[in-house]
Amino acid sequence: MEAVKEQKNVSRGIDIESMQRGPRVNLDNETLCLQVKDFNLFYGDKQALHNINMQIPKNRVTAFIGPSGCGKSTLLRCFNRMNDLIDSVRMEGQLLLDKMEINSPSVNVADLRRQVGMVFQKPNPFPKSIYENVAYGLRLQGVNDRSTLDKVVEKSLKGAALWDEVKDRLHDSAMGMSGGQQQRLVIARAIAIEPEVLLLDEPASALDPLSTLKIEELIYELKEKYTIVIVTHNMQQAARVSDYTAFMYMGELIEFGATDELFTNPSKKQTEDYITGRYG
Ligand SMILES: Nc1ncnc2c1ncn2[C@@H]1O[C@H](COP(=O)(O)OP(=O)(O)OP(=O)(O)O)[C@@H](O)[C@H]1O
Repeated sequence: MEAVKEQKNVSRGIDIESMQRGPRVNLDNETLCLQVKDFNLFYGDKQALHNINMQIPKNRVTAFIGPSGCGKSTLLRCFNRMNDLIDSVRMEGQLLLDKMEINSPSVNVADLRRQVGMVFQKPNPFPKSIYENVAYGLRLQGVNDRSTLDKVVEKSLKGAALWDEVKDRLHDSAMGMSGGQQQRLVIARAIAIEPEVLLLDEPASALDPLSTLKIEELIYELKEKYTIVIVTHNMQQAARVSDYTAFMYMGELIEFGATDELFTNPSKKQTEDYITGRYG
């Protein structure tokens, strides 16, 4: 019976051999942070994510890659409910942060966003001083004690590899910083409130190569403390910074694997075509 099925698949052009070789992701030694189960997302009548199943390990960097419009940012935004801001959005399935159901009505969205911070493509510092940008989240939580704020500001700027460049001008406007410095400032602002997860949506795509390198080095260091999910168009960047990579295509998760394996020995032809530049 199995042999007959297999023959039918071969005759329909499905390359069983190629499906069987290549990376098999093994997360047995990882602690899971985010889980996506049978997940669908619709913008009005249009389905943007199709039956996604994915597990994202803690204290690792996971990259989402795939051609424009494949749903990378849509999926990323689900993890801190940024899509709640869009009226037409409807979701099915389950998203978990540790054991918490992210879309449960009982979840306080402000609390969720404290646990799951987000950094966007374009740096978005507030028109305030460097110091106040980093202190912002703590002040929102009612922390105004100067010595506490001083400590957190210093620690966060060090954590974002920015302290040495700005320690003598903490009270200058953040708007006078370079784009690369602004992006590291935004990361410092995000880590000041000690989130569990950092979502990075093409964080370096608006930056010059040197600033990009600094952000990549920073991502590598930050994973000691945070679970990082990064959307990137840049495959070299995904290969350099991530431990795991998810390749998406037309709203589907085509392949999820350890980054070095996925890039050297993809199990799906679509992944291979994409990473070798045949489309996208
Ligand atoms: N607010 C929205 N309303 C309606 N459709 C949307 C909305 N945002 C995204 N989409 C659609 O959902 C699909 C996935 O978009 P998404 O931005 O998630 O893709 P992406 O892979 O991140 O693309 P890119 O790499 O270009 O940023 C696309 O077809 C897009 O047009």
